[in-house]
Amino acid sequence: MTTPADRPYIFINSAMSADGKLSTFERKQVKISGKADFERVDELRAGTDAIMVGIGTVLADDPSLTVKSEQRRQARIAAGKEENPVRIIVDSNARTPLDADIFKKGKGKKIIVVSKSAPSDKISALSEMPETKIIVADSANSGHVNLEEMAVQLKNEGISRLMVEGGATLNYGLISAGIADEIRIFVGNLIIGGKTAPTFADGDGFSEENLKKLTLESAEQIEDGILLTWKVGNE
Ligand SMILES: NC(=O)C1=CN([C@@H]2O[C@H](COP(=O)(O)OP(=O)(O)OC[C@H]3O[C@@H](n4cnc5c(N)ncnc54)[C@H](O)[C@@H]3O)[C@@H](O)[C@H]2O)C=CC1
Ligand SMILES: Nc1nc(O)c(N)c(N[C@@H]2O[C@H](COP(=O)(O)O)[C@@H](O)[C@H]2O)n1
Repeated sequence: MTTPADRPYIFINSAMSADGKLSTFERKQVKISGKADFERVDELRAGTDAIMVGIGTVLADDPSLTVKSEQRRQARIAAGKEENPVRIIVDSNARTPLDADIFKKGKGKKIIVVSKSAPSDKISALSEMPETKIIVADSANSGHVNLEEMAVQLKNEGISRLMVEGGATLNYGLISAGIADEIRIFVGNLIIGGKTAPTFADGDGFSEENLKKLTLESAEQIEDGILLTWKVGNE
């Protein structure tokens, strides 16, 4: 297993409903956070080297993943950094649309992480997008990105602190690979419901003997929700 010395420190930040859902059964983006929580997220983004999402989130939400506050962008520039952290998509089959907002909004480097099975025409089109690098992380030729291999390669790209903003499948993948160090969940004051709606961690799920244990670091009320910060036990 890798340690934070071989890979970036990885923390997941998500917003979920009181019943644990990230969005609706239609997989449409829901505003769970209020103004104060979105400010907190922007501050977190500004303080990281990179922000990552899965391709499911790109196809559902088309996020830009930029730092929204001009003041925070200027502070990054003053510190000798790009105005936005590196924006990363985990995209085994190179399905990222060429007109995605990540390419249209905000300056800075983008990384698309693909598997060896990704179609070469899609890879070459993506690699021609401005400030965009393709990383292949699939030495076993499994057809899926190997998240541990990816993390080591990202460290070699100079990324030491990585913020993950979902979605449900990627969250589970990182936790089950033992490479999520910290989880921050804003629990908002709404119920979404729906047995097919994405939850904080989907994937295959853990069996009872393999349940992932967390250590609570803090619980803080923000407006009508609560922010829970947990360390993940990866031993
Ligand atoms: N409320 C919140 O904070 C957030 C909500 N969302 C919601 O979550 C939903 C999207 O979640 P998902 O569909 O689960 O997509 P996802 O964003 O988790 O992406 C899943 C994809 O990641 C790729 N991937 C490649 N290798 C992987 C690996 N080894 N392990 C895991 N994933 C790997 C696969 O192509 C997989 O299909 C949307 O409805 C979106 O609105 C997304 C982000 C944050
Ligand atoms: N923190 C948080 N609260 C919510 O209520 C949300 N719906 C999300 N979603 C995440 O934010 C991304 C959008 O980013 P941009 O505004 O386009 O920069 C979205 O894709 C989710 O990852 N997050």
